[in-house]
Amino acid sequence: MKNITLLGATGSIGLQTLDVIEAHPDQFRLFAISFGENVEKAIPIIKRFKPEWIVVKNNAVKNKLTSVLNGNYHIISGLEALEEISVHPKTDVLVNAVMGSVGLEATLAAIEHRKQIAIANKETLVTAGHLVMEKADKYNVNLLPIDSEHSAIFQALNGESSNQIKKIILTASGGSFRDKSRDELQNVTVRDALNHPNWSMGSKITIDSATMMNKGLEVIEAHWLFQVPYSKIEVIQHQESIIHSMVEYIDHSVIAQLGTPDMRVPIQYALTYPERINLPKSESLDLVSISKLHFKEMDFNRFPCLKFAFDAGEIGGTMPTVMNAANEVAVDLFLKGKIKFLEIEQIIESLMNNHQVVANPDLQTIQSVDTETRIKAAGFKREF
Ligand SMILES: NC(=O)C1=CN([C@@H]2O[C@H](COP(=O)(O)OP(=O)(O)OC[C@H]3O[C@@H](n4cnc5c(N)ncnc54)[C@H](OP(=O)(O)O)[C@@H]3O)[C@@H](O)[C@H]2O)C=CC1
Ligand SMILES: CC(=O)[C@@H](O)[C@H](O)COP(=O)(O)O
Ligand SMILES: [Mn+2]
Repeated sequence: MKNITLLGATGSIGLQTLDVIEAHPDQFRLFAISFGENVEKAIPIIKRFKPEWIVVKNNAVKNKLTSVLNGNYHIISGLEALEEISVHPKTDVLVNAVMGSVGLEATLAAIEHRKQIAIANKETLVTAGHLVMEKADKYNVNLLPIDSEHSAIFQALNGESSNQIKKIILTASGGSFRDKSRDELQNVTVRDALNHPNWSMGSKITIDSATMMNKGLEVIEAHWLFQVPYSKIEVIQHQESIIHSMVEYIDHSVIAQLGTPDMRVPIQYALTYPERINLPKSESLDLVSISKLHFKEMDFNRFPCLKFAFDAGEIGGTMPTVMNAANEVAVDLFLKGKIKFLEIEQIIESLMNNHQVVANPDLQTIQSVDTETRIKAAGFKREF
């Protein structure tokens, strides 16, 4: 029986992780959860799974939760509390499914405590991939990817050494606006942007898919997880999201992982690896009824955020931190209706262009660059 600590339980990955846990009561027990502010969504989860520990974003949420919850729960709040449950002696597996780089410190702490880590939270690897991987190496911890593309690559690699890889091929659906020209993007709405063609996900990642920043973040995530140079990472558009990604080897053999777009598959694999077990209520892939799969070259002029990410990754140092923090704030401003869709990329580009890179930054430098960038991005209207 594995005790699971689930960060981001009220989110899209969080809820699907709970489905997997519930499907296998003989294998998994929910030991602890965290969530941000959504008490209404958290209550039924807590009543159903009865986790011993609950971490929330701040004291106000803690007070609200305590006032409506009966039972013997440890309720704590804040970033340090996230670390506390992540390294708790009873935590066997940490599932990091929070949104944003807020997951970084908890991940680092869990690595130091040699926890098994299933990671969905790509922003952590983008903002400080070198620190996470250095620590994972030092403590001999395997980070098991949940992100569908990275789970696909992980499966396609099957332990092969990186000098046999010719390239990693990440597939991109194209997001909600894949058939629109840049001109047609001028006045798109939040509602339209949130309408992803293939996946039902949290709002931040859905906007990232529409700007193609999601694929940019995934390029950096792949670089760190699989220790592959950016020159060996390619992105192609594949509108059906059936091939989740591929690896081409030096002998030109290409190994791909396919399946219906269902995140419970990579979530469960990260929890049961190296075993595979039955996944109730998921569907077999029916290639005959799909009949055709489509592929297209990516266009950096149409999707500049993808280019920003390759540039940020190659430049390294604090540049990916700036790109990620600027993006997190810009997407939030867009979701709140304060900026237009195309202003997301303007904010990111402007902050990257004006950043003085610090090479090989330590955690403190990353945290201060992250904070400064967020402040600048939030003042977009005034500053630019
Ligand atoms: N959704 C998907 O299919 C996929 C997601 N991912 C990645 O997984 C991560 C989670 O994505 P997704 O589940 O879609 O996101 P959601 O927005 O659906 O959920 C995010 C979760 O994080 C919590 N949270 C947000 N901000 C904070 C904070 N400041 N402090 C503590 N908790 C916080 C939320 O709590 P609350 O809402 O209660 O405030 C919620 O539980 C992201 O990094 C995403 O890129 C990767 C592949 C696929
Ligand atoms: C499910 C998942 O892993 C998402 O990251 C998904 O890949 C988003 O799709 P696109 O970014 O390709 O639109
Ligand atoms: Mn993905």
